[in-house]
Amino acid sequence: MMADKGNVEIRNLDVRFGSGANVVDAVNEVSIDVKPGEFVSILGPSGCGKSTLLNVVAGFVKRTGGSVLVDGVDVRGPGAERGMVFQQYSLFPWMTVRKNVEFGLKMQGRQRSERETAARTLLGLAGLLAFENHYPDQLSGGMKQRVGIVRALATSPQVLLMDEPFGALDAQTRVVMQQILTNMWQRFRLSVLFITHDIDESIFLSDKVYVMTARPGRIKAEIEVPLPRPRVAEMTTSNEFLQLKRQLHELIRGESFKAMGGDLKEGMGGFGMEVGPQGVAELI
Ligand SMILES: Nc1ncnc2c1ncn2[C@@H]1O[C@H](COP(=O)(O)OP(=O)(O)OP(=O)(O)O)[C@@H](O)[C@H]1O
Repeated sequence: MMADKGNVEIRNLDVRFGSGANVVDAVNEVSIDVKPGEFVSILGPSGCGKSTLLNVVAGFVKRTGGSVLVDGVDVRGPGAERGMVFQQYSLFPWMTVRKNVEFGLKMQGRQRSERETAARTLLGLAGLLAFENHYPDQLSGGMKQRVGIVRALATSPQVLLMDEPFGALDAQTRVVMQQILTNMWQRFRLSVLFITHDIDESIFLSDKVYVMTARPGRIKAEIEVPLPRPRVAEMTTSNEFLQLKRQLHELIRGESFKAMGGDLKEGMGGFGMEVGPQGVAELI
């Protein structure tokens, strides 16, 4: 079943903070498309404006120029058709797991029994039903973020906005979370706009990856990921995957240097010098 809602059109987006000598151009002339049911990642070096961009789509930050349309409607503030998952889990510590998931539904005025059923169904899908009466600080990071995703899905948004949701997790948990997310996305078929600085993660999850430059963030490239669905871990060692990885490394390498305050010197990015998304930090 293909989704017919959740179309995101970002056109010539500019975001500028401050004024006079303190002006910061965070996002510059960015155009991005997320088609209904598509999984799209934005990959970019630290500080390039990824979070700012997502926050504009969420309606938390005002744009300076350009337009953001969700299903043809101009974004002017937050809305129920856009769910957000943050890097910091941002669960209410005084509420149980189930109450956290039910929160958005309660705000929408849904009946208790309806809320409970919806929350329990989603928690079941995420393998968390046994923890419905636990409090967030009794959970691991990966479990907390699963609750964060379930909570965002509970109100049936058309678009899920995810800001480096696995950034705070260890490498193994991260891989498991990517698998859970891709499985859940396959089931719900909603549009996702996903921010990351992890190349493997962007390939594994996405239909399309936009690569951003160092600040001010512009779109440097748009790469389709033609890997079949469902995505499984074995694909990460396929030739197709490794080729995409090489291509994205090439694109992001120079930008990571710039983001660290320097430029890529002649020869430094040449053969034998692998600089990943962490940029020069990996060389020190
Ligand atoms: N409210 C604000 N006022 C002034 N400057 C801001 C504000 N928010 C962000 N910036 C600046 O805009 C630029 C982009 O920040 P942003 O957080 O969007 O980058 P990012 O790519 O998400 O970075 P990271 O991956 O490190 O989180 C940075 O230089 C940041 O300092």
